[in-house]
Amino acid sequence: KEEGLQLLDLWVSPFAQRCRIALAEKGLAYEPLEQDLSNKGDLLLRANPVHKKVPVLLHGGRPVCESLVILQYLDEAFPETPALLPSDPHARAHARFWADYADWKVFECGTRLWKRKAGSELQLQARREMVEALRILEAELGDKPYLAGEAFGFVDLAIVPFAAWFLGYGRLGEFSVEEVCPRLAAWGERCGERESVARSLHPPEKVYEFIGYLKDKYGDK
Ligand SMILES: N[C@@H](CCC(=O)N[C@@H](CSO)C(=O)NCC(=O)O)C(=O)O
Repeated sequence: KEEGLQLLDLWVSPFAQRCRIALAEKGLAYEPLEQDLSNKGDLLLRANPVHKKVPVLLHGGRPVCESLVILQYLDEAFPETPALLPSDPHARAHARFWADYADWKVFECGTRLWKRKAGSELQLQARREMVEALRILEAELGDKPYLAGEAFGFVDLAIVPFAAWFLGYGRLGEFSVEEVCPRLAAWGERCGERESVARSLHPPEKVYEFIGYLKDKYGDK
């Protein structure tokens, strides 16, 4: 039963977008509660006192924190809905590995890419790491239509929110996404045709504008 599902949300957060895509894939109704991260409200601070980050899922008022934990919780709490994780243990391990990879190698590196001073050694290092990370994802995708294989799966859902950041990463890193990871770029478009993804993500130019805002506000001077 979907007693009170609420998502503490931020429109541009790739982590919150994972949850929106998952809730849409499962046909679960929920109340999105957009948060102001520059002035965090009591609801967020009480729901996620350890990290004070979005997303947080509230299910009957009980908080679930960390986007990948939320995805797996949704599979377990709503077994009657389409599963996100595959059933085979090895396929599950593969999905969890690559979702974790995206967090630690794509998003973390992407943060340094905009935060470090353009042209500084730290930023040049972030550029190199980003190209390498995208090359590794490109190789992992190979000639499969989806990272999960023949059909869209957990690992596609977990990583596709970052595809909206590739344009910005390419501009900040002065590399061409089309050259570094053409198949991954095509994969992002392919996933973006899915209703659950299309309604959860925002255009890359809008994300790039937001990156500019982050850089102005939090970037090294
Ligand atoms: N590992 C977590 C990351 C969430 C996160 O970074 N959320 C950001 C917004 S998106 O970049 C956030 O809430 N930042 C607020 C802050 O750091 O103060 C997850 O997967 O849910």
